[in-house]
Amino acid sequence: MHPHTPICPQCGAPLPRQALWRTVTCAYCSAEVTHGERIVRAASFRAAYLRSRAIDDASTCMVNCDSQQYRTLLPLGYGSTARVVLGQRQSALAERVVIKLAHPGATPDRLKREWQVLQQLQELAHPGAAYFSQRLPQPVLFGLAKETNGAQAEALVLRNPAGYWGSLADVIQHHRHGIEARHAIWIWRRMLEVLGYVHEAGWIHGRLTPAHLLVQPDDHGILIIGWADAQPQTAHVTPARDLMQAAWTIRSILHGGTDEPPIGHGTPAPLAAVLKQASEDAHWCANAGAAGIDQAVKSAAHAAFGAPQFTPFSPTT
Ligand SMILES: Nc1ncnc2c1ncn2[C@@H]1O[C@H](COP(=O)(O)OP(=O)(O)OP(=O)(O)O)[C@@H](O)[C@H]1O
Repeated sequence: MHPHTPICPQCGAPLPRQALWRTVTCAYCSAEVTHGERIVRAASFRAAYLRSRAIDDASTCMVNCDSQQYRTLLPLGYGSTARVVLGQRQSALAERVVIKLAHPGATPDRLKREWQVLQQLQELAHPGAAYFSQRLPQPVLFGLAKETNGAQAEALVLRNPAGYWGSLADVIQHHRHGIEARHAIWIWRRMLEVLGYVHEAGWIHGRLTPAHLLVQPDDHGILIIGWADAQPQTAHVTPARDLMQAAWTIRSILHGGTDEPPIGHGTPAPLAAVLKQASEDAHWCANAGAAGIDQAVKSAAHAAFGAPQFTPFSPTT
């Protein structure tokens, strides 16, 4: 520690300790002393804070949830339970969030259930928790939202995952003839990585579809969303279900949609073999688990494309 006594630059008298962080008046020569060159006066700080809290435009859509106020910025998507929007917390520390607003008539408490599942997933203390908690949706709050137009809806507020473009269902809309097989490999492996962790902790997602997988094109990331139907593992609810759904999702993005997409001739043979087994053989999936399938995909990718290399992915072209 370096002892430091602030002194008045005009008369050399000692100043109170507060001179280190705010403007003080010297008791001897009455000089107004400021330590730094940049100061923020309390009155202007307060005025800026009040401005940041104010609803500056009556037509702006505001969501008031659990005493927090959010301004809605952009629509992000539409699901069977909720409309999803990008929002910003109205406060001095503005935070971008994703807000799910239940449709009128949606099954009550469905968003609450999703909030509870996500909280439990975030609280897991399994090996890898610090890494995987960042790769699962992060809940902020659940509550009743009041919009400025008077409408009320259940709302689930989530952290905004940076860099995510949209879902794989949106990717399919732009790639009507399917995406390149080398991209299907990283998408599949990212899903398997998270599924391995979630299954190890005893949870099953239960509804892996292209609409429940968000893509981060720049870093080749995948975020699994839509956790309202997730359940603890039982004799009937097993990891094999998620693993087969993951494989069907890959078939879907390789083919460009449809309900039971075939494996096209354009898919390299080693990858096509793993894909067929993972999507049609529940017993094999149960034995291999996420880690075993990941290993098989890795070997198939090596056989088809050689050593891994980063290929930029465009979700739209
Ligand atoms: N963070 C996000 N960034 C971009 N788009 C998103 C985000 N979250 C959701 N979406 C979009 O909104 C759509 C609906 O989201 P979600 O599946 O969570 O809603 P839902 O009503 O709960 O659906 P369901 O009831 O079928 O699970 C997604 O398919 C996706 O297109």
